[in-house]
Amino acid sequence: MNIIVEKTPAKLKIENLTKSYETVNILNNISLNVNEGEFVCILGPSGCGKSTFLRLIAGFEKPDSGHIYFDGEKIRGPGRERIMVFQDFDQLFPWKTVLQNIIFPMKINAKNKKDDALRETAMKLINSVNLNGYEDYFPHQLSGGMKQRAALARALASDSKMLLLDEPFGSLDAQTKEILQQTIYKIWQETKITMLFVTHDIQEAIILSSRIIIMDGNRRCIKKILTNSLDWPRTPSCAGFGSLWQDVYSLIKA
Ligand SMILES: Nc1ncnc2c1ncn2[C@@H]1O[C@H](COP(=O)(O)OP(=O)(O)OP(=O)(O)O)[C@@H](O)[C@H]1O
Repeated sequence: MNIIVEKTPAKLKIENLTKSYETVNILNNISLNVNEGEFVCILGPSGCGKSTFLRLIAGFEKPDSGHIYFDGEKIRGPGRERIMVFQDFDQLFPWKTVLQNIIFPMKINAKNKKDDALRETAMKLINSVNLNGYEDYFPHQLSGGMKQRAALARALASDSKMLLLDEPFGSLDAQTKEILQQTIYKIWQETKITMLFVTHDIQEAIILSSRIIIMDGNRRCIKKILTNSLDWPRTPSCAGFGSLWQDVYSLIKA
């Protein structure tokens, strides 16, 4: 059993979480606390259950046993305080422009707000993901990186308290990925929103995270949690980067 005890009340509290599909055990007795404002990256071999873990926290699926609490409340289904962002470039509404995609969740959340106020907030979000000038474009007119920027802005428009990011930059080329990493880092710095970020990329995890969770593909549980206290902003040439990379790599491969 993996129990991580934190000193402050946890934003997200996971107790003895177990999940199987039919007879196959996917996640086994996982316990974890995530504090408000943390940037937690999850790494592990393919098929070890990282996406399943996020889907359970998002409330898209139910655990077989164990509990998940968010702000002290038991998670019983999806909620706007926990929004998921996917790798898939086609997560935006194709019939809506960037601006309309971003305003959509805001309209659901703030029914009484005037259109001008919604537009102003949406334009600020568009600015924060560097999509200025593309607000009237439809998703098919955007590059993959731009679509992911719009998806991030839409997630933030939901007024979410935690973003659940499932390899959001996994399909991007190296250069675009680096720019998007800077964007999400900036967003995190400005909003201090709690981030749970699944990735296969050790470098990405080290650049972004305050903690790194390594999943165990055989035992289906958390193998190790590493605190990442490298100075910000991080680049691969930073002091300590190489040795942390090696630690993470060895844990994934072991
Ligand atoms: N709806 C489902 N029904 C049955 N099995 C499923 C379902 N969803 C996932 N699985 C299985 O659960 C296991 C874990 O899948 P999951 O997508 O959570 O892993 P992952 O660590 O995110 O993988 P990857 O890194 O390749 O994206 C896999 O063996 C997968 O086949």
